[in-house]
Amino acid sequence: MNFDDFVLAASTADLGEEPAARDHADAVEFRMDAASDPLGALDDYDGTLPILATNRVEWEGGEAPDDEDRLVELAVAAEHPSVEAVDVELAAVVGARNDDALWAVAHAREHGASVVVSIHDFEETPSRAECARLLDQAHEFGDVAKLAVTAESREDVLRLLALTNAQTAAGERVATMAMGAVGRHSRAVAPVYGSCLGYAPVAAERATAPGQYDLGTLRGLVDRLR
Ligand SMILES: O=C1C[C@@](O)(C(=O)O)C[C@@H](O)[C@@H]1O
Repeated sequence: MNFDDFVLAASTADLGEEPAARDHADAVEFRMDAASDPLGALDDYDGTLPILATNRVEWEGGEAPDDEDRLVELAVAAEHPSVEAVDVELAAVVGARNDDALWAVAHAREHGASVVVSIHDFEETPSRAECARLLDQAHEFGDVAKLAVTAESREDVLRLLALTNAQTAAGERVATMAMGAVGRHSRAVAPVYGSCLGYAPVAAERATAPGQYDLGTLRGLVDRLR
């Protein structure tokens, strides 16, 4: 997946939504953790959009139990020709039981997939130094370091945008967004400062994170601002 330009991913647990996403999205984020037969769905996939596969673990806002199977599933997904990127949590690749996560990352790369290493904070926006530390750590393992925080104030959003700008200027590929109502506009504005990846559901009622715009809306906003 080419992250040199901004990638807007239609986030869904149902690959059957791909035709509806095609007009506005650059990719599909397949939320395997919320799908009933994710590997079967991938086998049946005949869409044109490339897939970013995510099998989000429970402790990071997803539905997948924290077992070896979820990382094996993610690695197997990367074997599919349409899967051009996978997402794995930073906490999984640096955690105490990180062997499976590191293996999944290596396996995905062997099959030509890019790796997004992600961090989510559903409580707050950490200090700039802490956000920078997390992104730097994620860069050690991923092609893209992704940080989704929760903004409680506009100052939180400004801090995130400034860091996004600085990391991009330093040649790092970052994806950033502030979840929730206060930070919602960051989803449209962060790409102006270099964030290379954004997420939106095809329909607002199927949001995969707090504060997401629907796909058509985010595409319109991003294209007008950039
Ligand atoms: O990690 C992310 C980012 C996200 O949480 C968001 O805030 O848009 C949406 C998730 O589907 C995706 O896996």
